[in-house]
Amino acid sequence: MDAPTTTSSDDDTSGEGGGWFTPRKPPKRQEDGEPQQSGADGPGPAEARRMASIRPLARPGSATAEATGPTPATESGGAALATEPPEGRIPAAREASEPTDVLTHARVAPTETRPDTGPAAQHNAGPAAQPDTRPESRPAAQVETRSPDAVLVQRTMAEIGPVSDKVTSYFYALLFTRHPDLRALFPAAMDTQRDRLLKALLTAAEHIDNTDVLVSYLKNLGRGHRKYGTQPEHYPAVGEALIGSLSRYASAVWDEETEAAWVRTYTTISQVMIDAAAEDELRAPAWWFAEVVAHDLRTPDIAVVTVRPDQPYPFLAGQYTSLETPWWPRIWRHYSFASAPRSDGLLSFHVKAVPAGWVSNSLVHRARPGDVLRLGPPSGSMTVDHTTDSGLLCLGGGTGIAPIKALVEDVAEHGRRRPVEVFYGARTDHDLYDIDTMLRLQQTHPWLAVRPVVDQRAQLPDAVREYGPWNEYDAYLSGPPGMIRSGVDALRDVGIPAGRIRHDSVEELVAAAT
Ligand SMILES: NC(=O)C1=CN([C@@H]2O[C@H](COP(=O)(O)OP(=O)(O)OC[C@H]3O[C@@H](n4cnc5c(N)ncnc54)[C@H](O)[C@@H]3O)[C@@H](O)[C@H]2O)C=CC1
Repeated sequence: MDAPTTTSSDDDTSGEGGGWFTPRKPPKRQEDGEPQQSGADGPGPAEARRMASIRPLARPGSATAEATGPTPATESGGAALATEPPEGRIPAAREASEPTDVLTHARVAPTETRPDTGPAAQHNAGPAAQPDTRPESRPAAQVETRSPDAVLVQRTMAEIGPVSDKVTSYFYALLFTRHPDLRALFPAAMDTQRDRLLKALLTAAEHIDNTDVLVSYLKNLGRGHRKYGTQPEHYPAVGEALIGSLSRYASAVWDEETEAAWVRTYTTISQVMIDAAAEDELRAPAWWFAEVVAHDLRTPDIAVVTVRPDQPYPFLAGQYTSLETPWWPRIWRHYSFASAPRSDGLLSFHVKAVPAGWVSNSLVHRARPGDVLRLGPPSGSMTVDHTTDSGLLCLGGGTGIAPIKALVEDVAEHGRRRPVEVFYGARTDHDLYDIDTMLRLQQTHPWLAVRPVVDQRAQLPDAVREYGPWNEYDAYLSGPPGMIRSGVDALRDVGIPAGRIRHDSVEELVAAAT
């Protein structure tokens, strides 16, 4: 999720100057369709009420928190994100029920980006999200389990689904006309990633009841937004634009109750993000500078880029980072670490230049030793569980082999002789740009088997079916979104339970592809 997000404030000053929360009615529009800026007199009484509602809560344990009591969400019977999720592993139900692809990150820069399936608004629950007002007529298994706020939020999402592009445009128009200072936090060209912020927020709102996955997602989002310069006082401005845009385009279902549900939901979301960012500030920089120390062009469009961070960069094998080049300020893309943590502190990435991929093209064709990049914090849960002896079944497609190589090195460093089977897929022999490294690793480690799979001969998922059995293995997939999807299907077919299949978010991968 790459886009500066929101803001909110701990004091009473941030509402001054007007325009904080969205007016109940859509703002008057100018002839060009852009919303007008709010007047200099500040918000009216209705806005003031909402501003109070959306202000983030004090941190747990603070005097203010004790004085104010439970969160608005809790008070209202809405969702409360109090549950701490297990750290470090993808939730077991991931493939089956999680808010999913969107919530599980991906490079996958297509996590970092996604030609994807459209704004999060399109992930809505559809007709199923409609509340059933006749519970007595339904079988017990179908009794509504969603919170009242979730029902209202999902109803809004269903309404805006068909006009999600307009919602997005209006959201950013409201945000930037009312808060021009926030424009500088976003890339100059908003076309490729303008909907990331809104998409992330809508996705989170839609899954407000799924606390286990959502808290982890939002904390990550909050930490990740530090590199954009996001401050707590920005959150109310975003919330205002969010409500303004939703109320305009979901007008058929929008009422006071719906608005209150969104305010509570957004308040909860922003609070988790703000707290996570504040916690992170105590122990990590918002970003790292990293100097390119080696640039190895492996094919005409694939480079292995090695960098030296300006200060220690802790991460786990299998994770990824966000990366900004000096040539495209504020455009961040995700790349997996291509090695386990090294004693010399260097990091390497495998980058493929793709059409219209501004960042990837710069990294492949322009970057040279001495150039300085910026890195965001590490992210991702496609990491090895060292508490078990299960084998690792790894599918790496194209440059998706990068984190797989890191996982192999990680297993080697932990000295456990657990079987690791790597299927390395590529379009042609020539595209197996890292096969020499993988075969060298195989020679060194008797527990490792590397099997190149070239398209003319077989597809990666089919090749996996020919081997096995895989019931004692945890599976790791990394590569293009289509490969992830068909790979997951194949793995489920051969009996690997969803909870033992790990991969980065397909959506992020799509995004990362640019
Ligand atoms: N650079 C990095 O650090 C990482 C990159 N990725 C992602 O990996 C992808 C790599 O792209 P390329 O190297 O161009 O890969 P590619 O398009 O050349 O494909 C690599 C392999 O995946 C297979 N594949 C592709 N689509 C498939 C489908 N629908 N079903 C079954 N198999 C399929 C291909 O047959 C080939 O064997 C990108 O999407 C990138 O975002 C993923 C993780 C890390």
